[in-house]
Amino acid sequence: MASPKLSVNINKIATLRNARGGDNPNLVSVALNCERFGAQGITVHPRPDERHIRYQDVLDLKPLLTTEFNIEGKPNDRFLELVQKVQPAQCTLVPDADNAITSNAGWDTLKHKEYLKEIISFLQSQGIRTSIFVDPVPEMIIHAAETGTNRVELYTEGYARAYADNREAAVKPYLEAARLGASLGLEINAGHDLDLHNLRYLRENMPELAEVSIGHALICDALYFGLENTIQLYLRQLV
Ligand SMILES: CC(=O)[C@@H](O)[C@H](O)COP(=O)(O)O
Ligand SMILES: NCC(=O)COP(=O)(O)O
Repeated sequence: MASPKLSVNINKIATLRNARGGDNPNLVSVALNCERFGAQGITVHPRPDERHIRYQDVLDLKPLLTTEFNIEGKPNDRFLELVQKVQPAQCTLVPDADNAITSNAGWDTLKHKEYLKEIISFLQSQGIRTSIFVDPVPEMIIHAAETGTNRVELYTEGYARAYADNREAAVKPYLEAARLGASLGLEINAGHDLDLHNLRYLRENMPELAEVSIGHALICDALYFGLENTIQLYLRQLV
């Protein structure tokens, strides 16, 4: 069984850069170093207000990355134009609420099924693999499969939050969702608040897991361990 891939989300590097309005740290250099240190993908989540990743960053990164580029975001017209131009390996559709501090829910794949179907078919016609961000709820997985998406990304904040109290109970709905998704032909990604404490248990119990995207905790850990060591530490959780 192949190990799940690690896609490093570099939003927080852009947040740090933007804090001073200059170019330190340089986002492209950090992304290339993440690849050099073993990351198998780079994730960015340009938000409409460009508070961290800017649209120009996405354009700058594309010709230089050698691993899988994953662009996440709310599929408004501007976002879809960018994705079409950049042609990433994967586009993850996220139902970002306005003014939310970060992504805080998966799609209602029943309510938005026709909308998602249309976008997914457009992206796939461009040769872009699609993933949609979902809560680990069986009904949402079933309707996600009906959109024609290649993958779902399980929104793992709930798992991460409940892990310390009772990890078996915390992971259960995610394992059921992954099993159900795989039985319906979906590939399974996971992300949000994954870290060095909770990642290995998820990986060990979810054989369907194809990829994790990790940003916030990984960049925080890099302050203490350095970026290269940190990426190696995360990769070791995924073996
Ligand atoms: C889609 C998702 O899970 C998010 O975790 C995300 O990409 C992080 O976004 P921020 O860095 O803006 O919090
Ligand atoms: N898709 C999740 C992601 O890219 C990173 O989430 P987080 O690790 O920053 O919570």
